[in-house]
Amino acid sequence: MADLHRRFDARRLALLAERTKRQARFDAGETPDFRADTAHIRDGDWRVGSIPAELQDRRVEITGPVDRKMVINALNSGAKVFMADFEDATSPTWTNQVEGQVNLKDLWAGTLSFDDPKSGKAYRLKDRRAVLKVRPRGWHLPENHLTVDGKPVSGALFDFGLYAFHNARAATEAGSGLWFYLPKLETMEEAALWDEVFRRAQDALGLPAGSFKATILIETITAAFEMDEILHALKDHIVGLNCGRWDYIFSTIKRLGGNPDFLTPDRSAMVMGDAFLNAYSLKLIDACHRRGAFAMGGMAAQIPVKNDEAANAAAFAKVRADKEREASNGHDGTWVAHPDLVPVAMEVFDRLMPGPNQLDRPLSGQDIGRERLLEIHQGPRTEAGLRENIRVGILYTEAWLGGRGAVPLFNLMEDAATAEISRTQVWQWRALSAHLDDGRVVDEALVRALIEDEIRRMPKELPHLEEAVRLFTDLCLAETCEEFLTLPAYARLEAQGVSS
Ligand SMILES: CC(=O)SCCNC(=O)CCNC(=O)[C@H](O)C(C)(C)COP(=O)(O)OP(=O)(O)OC[C@H]1O[C@@H](n2cnc3c(N)ncnc32)[C@H](O)[C@@H]1OP(=O)(O)O
Ligand SMILES: O=CC(=O)O
Ligand SMILES: [Mg+2]
Repeated sequence: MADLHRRFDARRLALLAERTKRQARFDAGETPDFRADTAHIRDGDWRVGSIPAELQDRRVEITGPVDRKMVINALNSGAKVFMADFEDATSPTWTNQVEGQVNLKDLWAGTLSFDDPKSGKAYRLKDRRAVLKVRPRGWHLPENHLTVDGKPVSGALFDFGLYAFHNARAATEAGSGLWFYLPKLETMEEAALWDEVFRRAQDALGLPAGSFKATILIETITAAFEMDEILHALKDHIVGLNCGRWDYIFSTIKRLGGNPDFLTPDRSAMVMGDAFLNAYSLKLIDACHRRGAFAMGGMAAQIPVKNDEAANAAAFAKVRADKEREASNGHDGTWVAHPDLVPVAMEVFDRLMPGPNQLDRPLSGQDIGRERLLEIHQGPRTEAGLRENIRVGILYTEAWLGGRGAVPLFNLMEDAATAEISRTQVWQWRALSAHLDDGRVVDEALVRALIEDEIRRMPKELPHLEEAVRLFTDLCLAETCEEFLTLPAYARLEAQGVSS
C-alpha cells in the first residue's frame, strides 16, 4: 500500500484538480466535445488484448455490497458474474471495507461460509458459482484509516491494493484471475493511471502484464467523449465498457447543471431509450465491438415488490423490457440488483443472444456525435418529482451514515449513484430557478418547505435523520454543486459513531 501510495497518489490528486479546473470551464459555458489531440486514437486501427475464457460469457452479472451473506448469495445466484462492490453499494465505514476484504480473502482461501445468528440460516457456497469481479472506490474518495507519510491513502488504491495483495496468488493458482470494475473515470489520463497501477502491482506480485483485467464504467459525461481513448489507455488490461447509467445522469447534471440549456426533467422521465442516455449506450456498443471489447449494459433500479403481486409483476416487466432493449441493441450482457432478477435477465439474453456474446455482430454504423450525446431528455418537472428526490435523497443519506450503501426505498434499489441524482437535481432546479409544470419557481423557500413536509412523514426513530437532513439541505442550497455527496458524508461517518 505504501508503495502504491508513494508512486501514484500525487498523480491521482493532480487528476482530481484537473476535474475542478474543467468544471470551472463548464460553469463558464463550455460543453464537452471530442478531443483534437487524440483523433489518431479514435481513427486508428487497433484492438484490445485477449479476453480470458471465463469472461467470454457475461450475459447476466449481479452486483451487491461486500457483506458476507450478500457475497455468498450473489455467488450462488445463478448469474455468470458477481461484482463485489466497494463503491456505489457500500458505505465506506472501516468495518465494511475491512470485512469486505476478509470475505473475499476467505472466498479464495476456500473458507467462506456464514451462519446467521438472527435467522439461524446456514450459508454455504454452491459448486457452480459466479465469476468474481471487484469494484474499488473511485479516485475521489480517501481512506482516512490508513495513512502513509502522514497522508490518508486513496480509497481506490486501498480496495484494489489489499484485494490484489491477498488474492492474486490464490486466484491464479485456481486457474482464474483478478478481474475488476473501475468506476467514475472522467478521462483517458485517469484510465492510464489505473493501467500503471496494474502494471506496478503485477510486477510486485510476480505476475505477467495483462494478468489483471478490468471493465470500465462509462458513467461520466466526459468519459463518453473518450471511450476509444479509455479502451486504448488500458489496452492490455481491459475487457469492456459498461453503461453506468445512474452515475451518468448524475455526472451530466453535475458537470452541465449550471447551464440552462441542460435543465433536466423529473428523474423518472430520464429513461434509457431516449435522448442522451440512448445515444451513449448505442455509441458504447459500437466503440467496444470495433475494438474487440465487451459492451455491457447497466442496472434497472426495480427490485422485487413484497406482498403485492401486481406491483411485483409490473416491476419485473420493466426489468424485462430494459434487458430486451439492451440485448437487441447489441449489449453483451447486463446487470441485475437482486437474485430474483437473475432468471428474468437470463431468459432475455438466452432468447436474444444465442452466442456467448455479440462481439461478432456487425456494427450499427450509426455515427453518434456530440449533438446526440448532449441531447437532454424532455418531460415534466413536477412537485412529485421534487418530493421524490428529497425523500429518497434524505433517506438514502440517513442509511449511508448508518453504514448501509444500498437500500430498498419505495420498491427501487437506491445507492450512492441514484442518491447523487436526487440531490444534484434539487440543486439544479433551484440554482436555475426552474419552473415546475404548475408554474411555481423552485427557490430556496420551496425546497425548505418541501423538505420540512417530507421529514414530517418519515419515521422519527431513524438514528441519523437529523444529520442526513442537514447535509442534504446544505448540498441542495449550496452556491456551487458539491463534487460528491459522499465526500462531506464521509467526514461525518465517524461522527455518527459507525466508522470503527
Ligand atoms: C448504480 C449502481 O451502481 S448499481 C450497483 C450497485 N448497487 C447494488 O449493487 C445494489 C444491489 N442490491 C442490493 O443491495 C439489494 O438488493 C437491496 C439492498 C436493494 C435490497 O436488499 P434486501 O432488502 O435484502 O432485499 P430482499 O429482502 O428482497 O432480499 C432477499 C434475499 O436476497 C438477498 N439479496 C438481495 N439483493 C442481493 C444482491 N444484490 N446480492 C446478493 N444477495 C442479495 C438478500 O441478502 C436476501 O437473502 P436471504 O434471504 O438469505 O436473507
Ligand atoms: O455504477 C453504475 C451506475 O449506474 O452508476
Ligand atoms: Mg456508478
